[in-house]
Amino acid sequence: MKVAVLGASGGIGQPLSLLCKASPLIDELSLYDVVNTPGVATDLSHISTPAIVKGYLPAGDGMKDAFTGVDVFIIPAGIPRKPGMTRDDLFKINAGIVRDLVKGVAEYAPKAYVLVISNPVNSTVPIAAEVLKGAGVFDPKKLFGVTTLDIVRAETFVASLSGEKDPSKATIPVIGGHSGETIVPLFSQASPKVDIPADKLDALVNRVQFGGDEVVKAKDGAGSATLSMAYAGFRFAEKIIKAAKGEKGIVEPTFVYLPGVPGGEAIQKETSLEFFSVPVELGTSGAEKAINVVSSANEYEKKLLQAAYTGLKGNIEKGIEFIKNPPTK
Ligand SMILES: NC(=O)C1=CN([C@@H]2O[C@H](COP(=O)(O)OP(=O)(O)OC[C@H]3O[C@@H](n4cnc5c(N)ncnc54)[C@H](O)[C@@H]3O)[C@@H](O)[C@H]2O)C=CC1
Ligand SMILES: O=C([O-])CC(=O)C(=O)O
Repeated sequence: MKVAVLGASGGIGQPLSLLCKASPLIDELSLYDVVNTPGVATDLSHISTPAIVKGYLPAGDGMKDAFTGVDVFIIPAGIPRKPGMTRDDLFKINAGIVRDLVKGVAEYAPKAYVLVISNPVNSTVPIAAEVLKGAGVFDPKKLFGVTTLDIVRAETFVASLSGEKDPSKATIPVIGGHSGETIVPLFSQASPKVDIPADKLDALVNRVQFGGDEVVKAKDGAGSATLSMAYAGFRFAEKIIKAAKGEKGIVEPTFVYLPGVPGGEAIQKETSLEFFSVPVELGTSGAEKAINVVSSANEYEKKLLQAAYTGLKGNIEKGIEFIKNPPTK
């Protein structure tokens, strides 16, 4: 199992690479960034775990060497927010970064899984899909927008209300997209059941939807969530890898191309969206089944979903348009 982290020298990239290096599921780790990967790779390579670590920069055949033979790409490359910015404000720079990296994936490792962390996820995943389609190598079962941090936050914030000592015991579907109102936690479908007092529900939903802002504000100009994101990104990648190796029964919400995932068409009909995050059953070929939790949302959640659909529609179109009608300069 060869994993590549693209943007490996960054705030997310470094701790994510550390978690990958510590994982017994990974044999080789390829670290790619425009800066500092020789140092990060050398540092990690001294850790006494089996994974072999190599660092690459773009110069010469850097991308080719870094990408060839990779099974799973995890992509946190791109700029993070500063206070006052929305995730959509990152589009101008990150859209081109993701496009160019995924072009490399299409050329050097077209059968690999692609896990997109770079924001705005609602647009960068459609960008990745269009690039892969254009290259004739798009497998929708292998392209994922990583929304795991929203789930991790929901687990944590619910536990702080319920008093549960181990937040990760809860399974809470968080669906839709990955920014503000497009993030929709379905607390009515939590397992085990959670009882949220009516007067606390709005604030809880808002905290999950805007948890990213909480970190951006606290970091005060020094970036956005990195450590919790590295945890979440690794947790998702680990599930993809375990499923690829044959483990059964793994289900995790993730942002996928609905028409290309079994079960996705019914959700597309209901949401009128091509891309959406829903719980997905993972298997040896990737996303094997999209689970329709939309139709069983309660009235309160249905209202949240309507707002999410509106926001997502524009974000998705913007991403697709960026590849179909590229900006002239
Ligand atoms: N999906 C999610 O839930 C979350 C997504 N993010 C997003 O992740 C991205 C990265 O965040 P941070 O690690 O905090 O940023 P950072 O600035 O610390 O790191 C980004 C890294 O990407 C590298 N990079 C830039 N262009 C590149 C290219 N063309 N090829 C390879 N590497 C390149 C930079 O050199 C840098 O090392 C941001 O867009 C951020 O908004 C952050 C938190 C959560
Ligand atoms: O808020 C941000 O910009 C980073 C992010 O996506 C998150 O923390 O959920």
